[in-house]
Amino acid sequence: MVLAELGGKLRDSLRKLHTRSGRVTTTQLNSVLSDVARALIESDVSVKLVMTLRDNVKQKVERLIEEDDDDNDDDNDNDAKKEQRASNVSKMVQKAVVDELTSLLEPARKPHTMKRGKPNVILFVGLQGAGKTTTIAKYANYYQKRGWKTAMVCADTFRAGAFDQLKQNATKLRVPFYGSYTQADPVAIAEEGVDQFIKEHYEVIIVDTSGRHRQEAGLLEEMQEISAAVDPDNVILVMDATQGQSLYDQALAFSNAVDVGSVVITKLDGHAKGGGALSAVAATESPIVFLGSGEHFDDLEPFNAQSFVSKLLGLGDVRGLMEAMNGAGPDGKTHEELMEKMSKGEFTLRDMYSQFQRVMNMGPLNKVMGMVPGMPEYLVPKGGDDNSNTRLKKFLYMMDSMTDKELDGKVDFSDHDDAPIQSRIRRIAAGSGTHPKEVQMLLQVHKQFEGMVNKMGKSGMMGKQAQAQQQQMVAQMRKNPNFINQRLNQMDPKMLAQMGGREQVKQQMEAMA
Ligand SMILES: Nc1nc2c(ncn2[C@@H]2O[C@H](COP(=O)(O)OP(=O)(O)OP(=O)(O)O)[C@@H](O)[C@H]2O)c(=O)[nH]1
Repeated sequence: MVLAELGGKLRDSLRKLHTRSGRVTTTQLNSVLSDVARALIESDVSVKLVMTLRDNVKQKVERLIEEDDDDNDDDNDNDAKKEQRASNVSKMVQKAVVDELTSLLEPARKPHTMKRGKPNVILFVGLQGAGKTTTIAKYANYYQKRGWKTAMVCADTFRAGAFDQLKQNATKLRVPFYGSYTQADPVAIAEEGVDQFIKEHYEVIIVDTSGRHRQEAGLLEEMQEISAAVDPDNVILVMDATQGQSLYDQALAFSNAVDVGSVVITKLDGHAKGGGALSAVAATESPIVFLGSGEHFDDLEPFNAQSFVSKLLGLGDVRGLMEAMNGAGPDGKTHEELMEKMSKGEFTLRDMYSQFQRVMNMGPLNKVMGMVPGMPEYLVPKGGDDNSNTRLKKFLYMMDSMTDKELDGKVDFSDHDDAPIQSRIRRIAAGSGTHPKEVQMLLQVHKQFEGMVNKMGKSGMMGKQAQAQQQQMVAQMRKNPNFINQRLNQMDPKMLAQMGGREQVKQQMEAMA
């Protein structure tokens, strides 16, 4: 997603607010808001929406500035105070923009909640090529993995090959499907398929419909007929993010024809600027539920408005990163529990397994890196980093083939030449379909990690003490607005440069506070 550019432009215009007096005139504020509006339009947010957003932000900021001025009506402010006030104003504007964008993405209508043990009929609509069929496979995969009895119906009789595509995906996912090569009436197919799966007690019944190149009347009528026939619990509109400004009209046409309950935005992994997603929500007044970020079945991310806006503005997604890191690992251990163990210098193969799983659950490395604030776009690997993921997966397969004793550090693998150890390595390789040399590599990687954890544990860089220090720092940052600048002044400039420069480190610290 080409989003960071918008963040850069926004930050540049906010700098204009750093006036010498620390006070902001209406002209200055208007000029900044025009910049912000231009940047949003260039990022494909619809013009109408940007205008409303600009007015809302303006009203909010003017009110806040007034309150701030009432509190600080002393004209003889010293420079530090002026600097502080200017910085407050730019934070106010930034916060108002973030809040406005986030609330736009959180419409009053809540997403449909799936009901266990009942049929949930989900109708997918969208233009041809938006990514409907692919998204349906990802959606089925998502629910099936979470234990829902899932099935698919192909009511796309318009595009030759649509049924074959759905069938292929369904077979790969081992999801039952319904469709026909001979029946030309999509309404009849949809009705028959849904009826059959309801009788068979399926819980998530997904219906694929035809797309057209444009929102023609014929297509929209067909949607209405299918919708009337299957009476869906939710209609999901799939939209291609690369369509930019036209998404607003597209979304409006669909939501006028059928009761669109949720939106999925696809192809955000490519060159889409992302702003069109906001337009789609505004037009349908329905929430985005997932984002499509690639062509694989796993490339479907549950949507979170705050994280999306942070990324849209190039502020990074610290929240998403923290949530992903702090969630329980596959062994049920939380990040904190593991850190506590590591602070004692302990790190078994099972712990490494848990860490690798956690990284895998966070998605491919390029997505994880994309969450880091200020991470330059060129450093984020493009087009999926299949190599590193495949490597990690292989390591997991090897550890899956280990015994509890091996995983829990009760077997000493250090002597590779020892015959019983060699036999264990051969057994693990055979069990995981890998080569013994690869198992040795895994053991070597574990040794390195273990050594590192050991050193860090002894140095007190982990565990409760270090955590307490970090919490103290965050508390200071919140209490004293100058704390970050003071800290940065104390840091070695060379080290700052290595960490990406003062501005970048500052942003990261601000995001923590
Ligand atoms: N990069 C990327 N490609 C995607 C994504 N979702 C779908 N695609 C690709 O977009 C193309 C069109 O996807 P389909 O699923 O066939 O489109 P459709 O909306 O079902 O099209 P019709 O059935 O003709 O209406 C395919 O090449 C997909 O692989 C995504 O999130 N990222």
